Amino acid sequence: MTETVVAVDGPAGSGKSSVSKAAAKRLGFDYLDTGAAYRALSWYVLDGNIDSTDAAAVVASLPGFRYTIGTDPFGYHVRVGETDVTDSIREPRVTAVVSNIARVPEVRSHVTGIFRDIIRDSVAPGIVVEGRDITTVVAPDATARILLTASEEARMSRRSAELASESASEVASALQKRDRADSRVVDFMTAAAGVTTVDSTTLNFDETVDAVLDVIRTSQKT
Ligand SMILES: Nc1ncnc2c1ncn2[C@@H]1O[C@H](COP(=O)(O)OP(=O)(O)OP(=O)(O)O)[C@@H](O)[C@H]1O
Ligand SMILES: Nc1ccn([C@@H]2O[C@H](COP(=O)(O)O)[C@@H](O)[C@H]2O)c(=O)n1
Repeated sequence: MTETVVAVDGPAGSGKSSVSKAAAKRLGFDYLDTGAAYRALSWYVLDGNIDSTDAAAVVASLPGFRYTIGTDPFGYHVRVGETDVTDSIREPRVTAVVSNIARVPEVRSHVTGIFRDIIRDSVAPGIVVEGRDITTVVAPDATARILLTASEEARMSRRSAELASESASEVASALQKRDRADSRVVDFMTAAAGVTTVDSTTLNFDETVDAVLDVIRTSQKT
């Protein structure tokens, strides 16, 4: 069992994955992207021509879902069975249905079990785990618990800089729609008791990583 668990939650585009991965690299920790599991299951459901809004059909697909993810922040990869889905799970067609998958309670408890196994089996000195319900459900006893936020405007403009092929308005509306749907299931907009908020609206990327590292180091001392 790893010594230090760092839990990071936040809305879409707040920088959870990029900042958590950078922090893990700086600390020599593992890194676990939990959204990748919901995305990989979405990819699997689409691949099997299953209706993502049919919760019973999605639950019935779970036994065949063979999921693996790399936790080395320098060697990130995601697989379903033998298929490498690292890039395909980021496609807009997957992003468009992932909230349908994530709202199914049986799906959430299935993937939460996978996340807890990965955290337990990590042999690195620590692991940074990011998602929407890490501070509250997956690892509420984590050493450091962080809510990473940024204004909606900042998140939209960062995401749209990333997705140059899509229009800014398409990016903005997809992000808002996903946050609205996801926040009906989990509250990742307000910090739970004991969770430290890092607001990156006016911070650049390196300053945000430093702010997260400060919270981790302070938590390790207490
Ligand atoms: N403080 C910052 N300043 C500028 N850009 C940033 C900052 N933090 C993150 N970014 C950039 O914002 C974009 C979105 O970040 P990232 O993909 O890590 O967000 P996320 O919270 O994981 O999103 P999602 O939940 O949608 O996967 C990336 O291009 C990242 O490099
Ligand atoms: N702990 C989590 C993590 C993710 N989700 C759902 O997965 C979607 C994709 O997450 P990304 O971080 O990769 O964007 C997200 O929109 C949620 O629907 C979740 O429910 N809980």
